[in-house]
Amino acid sequence: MHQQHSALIILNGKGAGNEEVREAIDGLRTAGHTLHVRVTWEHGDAKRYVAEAVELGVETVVAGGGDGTINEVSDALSQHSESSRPVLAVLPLGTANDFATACLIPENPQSALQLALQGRAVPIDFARVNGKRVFINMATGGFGTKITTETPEKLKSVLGGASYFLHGILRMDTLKADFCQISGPNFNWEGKALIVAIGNGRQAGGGQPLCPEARINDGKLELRVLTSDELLPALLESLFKGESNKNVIEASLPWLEISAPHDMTLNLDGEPLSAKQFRIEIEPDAINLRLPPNCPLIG
Ligand SMILES: Nc1ncnc2c1ncn2[C@@H]1O[C@H](COP(=O)(O)OP(=O)(O)OP(=O)(O)O)[C@@H](O)[C@H]1O
Repeated sequence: MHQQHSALIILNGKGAGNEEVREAIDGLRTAGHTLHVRVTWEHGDAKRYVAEAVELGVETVVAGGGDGTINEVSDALSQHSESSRPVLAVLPLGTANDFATACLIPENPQSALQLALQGRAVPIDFARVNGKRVFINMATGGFGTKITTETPEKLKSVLGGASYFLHGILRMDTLKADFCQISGPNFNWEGKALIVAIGNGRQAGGGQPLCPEARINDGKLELRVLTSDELLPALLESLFKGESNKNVIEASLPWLEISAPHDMTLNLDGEPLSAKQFRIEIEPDAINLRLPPNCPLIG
C-alpha cells in the first residue's frame, strides 16, 4: 500500500519563488502526503520553524536552500533532544550546494522532495564547536579579516585566480599564515597555518574536495592544514585536489582542539566564528538524514 508521509519544509526566502518547487509540492500533496511549508526572511527564522516541526511531530524537516540553510536547520535540530529530532532532508536551492552535491542528493526539486519523504534515513554525525554550534559539512579557517565587501578586491589583487577559492571557502579578504597549536587523541601539531579545513563532509567553496576521505557517519573529523607563508599555486592545487603534499598536514580524529595567540576565524558552513580557542567534537549518529543509496559520504 502507498504510504503517506509528513514533513515541514523550511524554504530559504531566496528560493521561495521557484515554480518547480511549487509544482513538486502540489504533486506530493495530491498524492496524499502532508507538507507544511515555511519561508525564511532572515537568520533565526529556521530555528522557530524547527521548533514548530518538533511540536507538530512531523517525520521529516526539509532544509530548502544552500549550505547555510542546512547549517541553520541542523544547528536548530541539535538543540532538541535526540529522541525528538525529526529526520533531516535536503532540497538543494543554494548557489554552491556543496553538501548536497557531495551526497549526490538530486538537484531536481521533484526528485529531491521524493527522496526527502521516502528516502532511507541514515544516522550521521554532528560536529559540535565549543560545546555550542554544530556543523554537518565543513569548518574552514585561517587568520585574516572577514570580508567587508561583496567583491574581495584586495584578495583578488594579491592572489589573482586563487582568490575565488579562498573567498568562497574562507569568506575572508585578507589571509596570512599564523601560529597555532592543534591537538587531538595521539595527535599534536604546532606551526604556522595558512588554511585549516575540518571535514565531516568533503567539499566546500563550490566543489573543492578539501577533505576527500571524510565520511559523515564514521565518528571522525578529517583535518587538513595547509602550512606555508607562501601561497604557491601548486600548494593550493594539492589542497583543492585532495593530494598529499609535505606542506599539508593530515589527520583523522574524533575531536580536536585548536588554540592560537591571535583570533582565528572559522567558517562553519557559511557561519563565521572568531576565537582564540576551538574544541570541535564529533557527536556520532546524532541525526538521521535521508540519503540516496549511492551516497559516497557513507562509510
Ligand atoms: N529571504 C531571505 N533572503 C535572503 N537571505 C536569507 C533569506 N532567508 C534567510 N536568509 C539567509 O540566507 C543564508 C543562507 O543562505 P544559503 O547558504 O542557504 O544560500 P547560498 O549562499 O545561496 O548557498 P550555498 O552556500 O550553497 O552557496 C542564511 O544566512 C540566512 O540567514
